Amino acid sequence: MGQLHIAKDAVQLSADLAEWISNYIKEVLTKKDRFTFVLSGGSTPKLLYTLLSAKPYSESIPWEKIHFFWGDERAVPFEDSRNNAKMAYEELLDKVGAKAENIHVMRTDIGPEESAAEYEKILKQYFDGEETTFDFVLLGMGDDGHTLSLFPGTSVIHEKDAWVTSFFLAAQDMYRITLTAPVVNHAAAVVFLAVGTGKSETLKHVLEGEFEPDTYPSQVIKPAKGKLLWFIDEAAAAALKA
Ligand SMILES: O=C1O[C@H](COP(=O)(O)O)[C@@H](O)[C@H](O)[C@H]1O
Repeated sequence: MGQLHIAKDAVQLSADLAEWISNYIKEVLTKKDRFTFVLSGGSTPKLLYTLLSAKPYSESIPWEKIHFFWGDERAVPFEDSRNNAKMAYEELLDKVGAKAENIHVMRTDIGPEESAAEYEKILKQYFDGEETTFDFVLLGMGDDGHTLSLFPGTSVIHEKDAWVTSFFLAAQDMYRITLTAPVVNHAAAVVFLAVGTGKSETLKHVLEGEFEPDTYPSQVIKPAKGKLLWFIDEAAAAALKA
């Protein structure tokens, strides 16, 4: 289930996570020269990105050593407001002057299958046989229990080999490109950030219910050796056992 961190609201929670990330980056960078950070999309992380891009973190985090990746992407043009990378550029990357060569977007200017294959190749070269993949993966959880682009009822939930894949999400009439459980579950740290009453019942099932990944895909995220933390606000935590 992982470790729970509950804050009174989204503002306090985002502040707590920004501080946690800052400390964690510093700790990891005492042992190596680069830090790999997987960004999530959706609406929830915007405030976190805004906080990280402002003082004190804009100055205290060594942004030139951070290498950015994405957990998933909506296969729409970069200029489209639904594009996950666009949001991260606007809220974080442009503001902290992240180095272009350290930013690895899931491309949407080519076909989704080609993009997924290209991303997998980049990751395999990047981690070159290392047992641990990313230093840090930030995940969201949709009200329906999806994480990354692992949506309820989709076969990608059960992917065992590919690190990155694409598929057509009929419910949203769009292709998705997504990391899969095999690569995320080899990260050193995975943090879910979830807020709001809309997620409370789903969160209860994900954390306290039976293992039903087809209904609650977030349950397949179980780091083999890394840490798993859930940063949630009181509204999202409302249905959990006391
Ligand atoms: O579609 C997506 O949704 C999830 C959850 O988003 P939120 O708006 O409920 O925070 C997000 O984690 C994912 O990256 C995104 O593609």
